[in-house]
Order: sequence, then structure tokens, then C-alpha cells
Amino acid sequence: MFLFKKRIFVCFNFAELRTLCTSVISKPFRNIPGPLSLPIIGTLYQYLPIVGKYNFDKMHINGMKKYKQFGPVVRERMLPGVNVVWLFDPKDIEIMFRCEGKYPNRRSHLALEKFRLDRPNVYNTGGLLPTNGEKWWKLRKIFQKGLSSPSAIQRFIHGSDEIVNEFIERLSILTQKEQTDYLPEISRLYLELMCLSVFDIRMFSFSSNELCRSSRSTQLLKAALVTNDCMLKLDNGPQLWKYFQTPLYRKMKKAQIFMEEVAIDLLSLKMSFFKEKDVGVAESLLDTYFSSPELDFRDIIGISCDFLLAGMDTTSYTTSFLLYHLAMNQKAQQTLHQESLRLLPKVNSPVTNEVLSQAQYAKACLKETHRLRPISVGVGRVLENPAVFSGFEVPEKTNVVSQNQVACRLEKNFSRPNEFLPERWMKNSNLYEQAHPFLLLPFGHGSRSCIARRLAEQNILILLLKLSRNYKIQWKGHNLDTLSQPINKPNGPILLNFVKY
Ligand code: HEM
Repeated sequence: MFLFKKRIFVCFNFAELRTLCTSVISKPFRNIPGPLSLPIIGTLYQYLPIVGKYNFDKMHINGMKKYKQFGPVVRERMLPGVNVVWLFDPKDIEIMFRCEGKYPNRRSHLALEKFRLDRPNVYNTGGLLPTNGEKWWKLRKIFQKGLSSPSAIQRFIHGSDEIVNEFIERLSILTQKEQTDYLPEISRLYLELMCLSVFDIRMFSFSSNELCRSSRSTQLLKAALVTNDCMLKLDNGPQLWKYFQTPLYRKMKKAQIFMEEVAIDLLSLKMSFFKEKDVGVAESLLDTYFSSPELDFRDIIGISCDFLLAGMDTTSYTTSFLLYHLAMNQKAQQTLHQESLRLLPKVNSPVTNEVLSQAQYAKACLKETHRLRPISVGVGRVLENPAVFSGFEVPEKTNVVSQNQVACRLEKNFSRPNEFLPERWMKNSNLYEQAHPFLLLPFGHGSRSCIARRLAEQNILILLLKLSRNYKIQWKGHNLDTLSQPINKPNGPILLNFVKY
């Protein structure tokens, strides 16, 4: 036996041996189970209304069905030549991220990329969201300056605190109404917060002029919504827009042209101030970008549109779900209220960096919201090298998508998985559980993860602390679920009631 083993080992170097072991132990790609795919239409027929088993609007439910039927690794040939591998096991999700190279590839926003590349007079590239490879890194390394370190985003706390105060003042008007859908209100708040940190400009979207339907802020919020609504179907549908402008593509294009016009207006306004200012005194992100010699004005238009597209709905949906869960869980809300009272002793105490660093329960509430209602079902990567997931070989260039939202709802990964229990993230609680580090990844992972994670979390926490300090939050609607469009949005209005303490 020993001699036999020895003979095999001496024949191969380490790389050959690894290949040999992999091919002996692992099963081939074609054996990965998954939904039946037909010639020409792939699995698209399974997503048809009424007859189809799946629904493009319910990716988390599709995911759970696929996991239950096929297991932790599922292969789906959505269209001829477009294979997607869905991963449900955190160990596999870890492998996916650990084997990504210097320039992690993601297949997303394909139609948006075409729109931008067709307009070289406005955009230099497809932008940060869809671009891959070295071109992506060239943009990313400059754009993340001023966003990635904790100290860089602390400079926005004071301004954000003041805008949140304005929002809270507006609550006194809103709470007098019989019923208010708070989602559009929360979206306006995040539009303001984002414009302040990115452009250093106020949109005054709570002013009476801006609250009307035809105003710039209303139209801008609509443009982001329309683009996000169109994106999943454009990317995962039959992609006829590559050859001619389909009605859905034209809808997305119209929304993007509006967004682009607003971005150019804001940039031009900012440019005129920038010229007069001392170079080197960077205040907003744009100041940093304008002073970067590697960037062209068209690159800055691209990132401004990326921020306008990725920055508002993500934070407002997360906040809506967070308030919904707190309203439905009075015990958690009480614990949060006690923490906010301790950290903000007066009604109008400002949120500071010191306050944020101590807001442990608020952070646990946010984490728990990300676990139950992440902004995306999972994160996708195009494999740079072949990999083995749960014993199945997957070749390079395959589009692999993690299914964290589904994995986070499995009993084997979390106890009482469908309950909102912030204590599970608190080390001093007896409900604390040590989760696999690749289960909860609401912002993705690694160098391609969300560029604005810290800013987004900071803004949400400022709002959360101020609201829970001063108001009891009640829910007046029906039970909420997520709709994938392609980011997860609430499937109904955000019908809250705020009662002053
Ligand atoms: C709760 C809020 C948010 C969540 C949960 C979220 C989540 C994500 C996720 C999952 C990704 C993909 C990461 C990956 O592929 O590994 C991403 C990318 C991105 N996010 Fe966010 N995001 C949020 C807020 C924001 C905000 C406020 C902005 C802008 C101001 C923003 C801008 C971007 C951009 C530009 C990318 C693309 C990064 C790249 O490809 O290099 N996000 N975000």
C-alpha cells in the first residue's frame, strides 16, 4: 500500500497531483443538477407567467425552490451559451471569492454598458458597475479614494445629521396624514444625503417645489427606479436590445438620459466652484475626482450616474425593511430605544462618531435586516480559473452567483432563521451565534465589494438612532416580502406610524 502510494506521488509535481486528485474525486460540470433547459430558449420558459415554475420578480423564492430540488450547487442554462451556477453553501461561496483574481469579474448591467459605450461623447467607459478587468480597476482605485477608510467618511457625519433633522421635522407633517407611504419620503432623504456627500450640493427635495411630480428630484428618483426595474429583464432576457432598441431598452435609455442630464448639471455647477477654490482642499468626493489627473470629465459623469443609480434605492429599501422589522418587533424596538436614549440624551443631541462607535444594538438591527432582506439575493462572479464547488468541477469563465439570502434562511445556518433577532449578533447575548463568515455578505466581498458600504451604513445608522430616540414606530400595512428588480425592494407600500415618545 505504502509503495503504491509512493509510486503515484513521485510521478507528479504538485500541480499535476492536484489536477489528478480533483478529477478523481470531483464530478464533471455536466453532472451538476438543475432545471431542464431547452434548445434556443434555455430555461426562460420556466419564468413565464402562470405556466412557469419561477418568477423573475422572486429570485429568493426561485433560489429556495432550486436548493430544495437540486441541492447546494445548481446549474442553469438560462440561454444557449449562458450557464449560471447558483451556490447555496457558505463554504462554496468562500471558494468563489477566494479564487477571484486581481480584477474580479461581474456580469451585471449589460444593457447599461451598451447604452454608455454607444455615447462616447458623454462617457469614457461603461462605468464602474458593468466594466470588468484592468479598465475597472483603473476607475475603482481612484473612485474609492475618500470612501473606503472609516476616517474619510466621518467628515460627512455632521452634514448628514442636519439633513436627518430636516427629515424628522417633516415627520410632524406626515404623521398628521391618515396614511403615508414612507418609501418615497425615505428615498428623498437618501437622495439628499448622497448629493451632499458626492456633489456637496443640496437638492432641497423636501421643499414644496421639489415635492411636486414634475420636479427634478421626483423625476430623478423615478429615473433610478425605472432603470433598476428594466435591468434584470434586459440582462437575463433574450437580449434583443443588442441588435435593435426594444421598448424596454428605450424605456431604460430615456431614464438614463434624464439621469445623465441632471448629473451633468450638478457637475457643471460644482466645476464652476471648484475652479475658484484652492486646489488640494478636498471636501466632497467630486473635489477629489476633479483634482485627479487620471480622470477625464466623462469618467466623472459615469461615476456620478453610477452613484445616482446605486445609491438611493439600495439604502431606502434597506431602511424601509429595517423600520418594518422594528415596527413588527416591539421588544427589539424597546432595546434600541434604550440604547438611543443613552447615546443621545437630548431630543436634538447630534449623532457623532463617538455615538456611532457605541451603537452596538443599532448595528445588530441593521445586520439582522441585511440577513433577512439583503439588497440582492447574492453576488455574481465570472470565474477566472476552474474551481470545485461541493465536489463539482466548474470551468473558468462560468457565471457563478452566490445565494446568500437563501442560505441565511436555512435552519442549518441560523437558528429560528425567519425571525428578526438582532441579539444573535450581540456577543453578550445568550442568543449570540457564530455564523460562517461567508453567509452574511450584503455588500459583497473583496476588492469589488460595494464602494460606498461605510457611507451607506453610516447614513442608515444616523437615521435609525434619531428615529428610535424620538419615536415609537408602528406598522399599518400587510406583511412585506421582497421583489427582485433586480435589487430587492419591498413588495408593498411602507405604511408606518410614528408616535412621539
Ligand atoms: C444598504 C446599502 C447598499 C447595499 C446593501 C449595497 C450593496 C452592493 C452590492 C452587493 C454590490 C456588489 C458587490 C460585489 O460585486 O461584490 C454593490 C456595488 C456597488 N455599490 Fe453598493 N450598496 C449599497 C449602497 C450603495 C451606495 C449608497 C452607493 C453610492 C453612493 C453604492 C454604489 C455602488 C457601486 C458604484 C457599486 C459597484 C462597485 C464596483 O463594481 O466596483 N452602493 N453594492
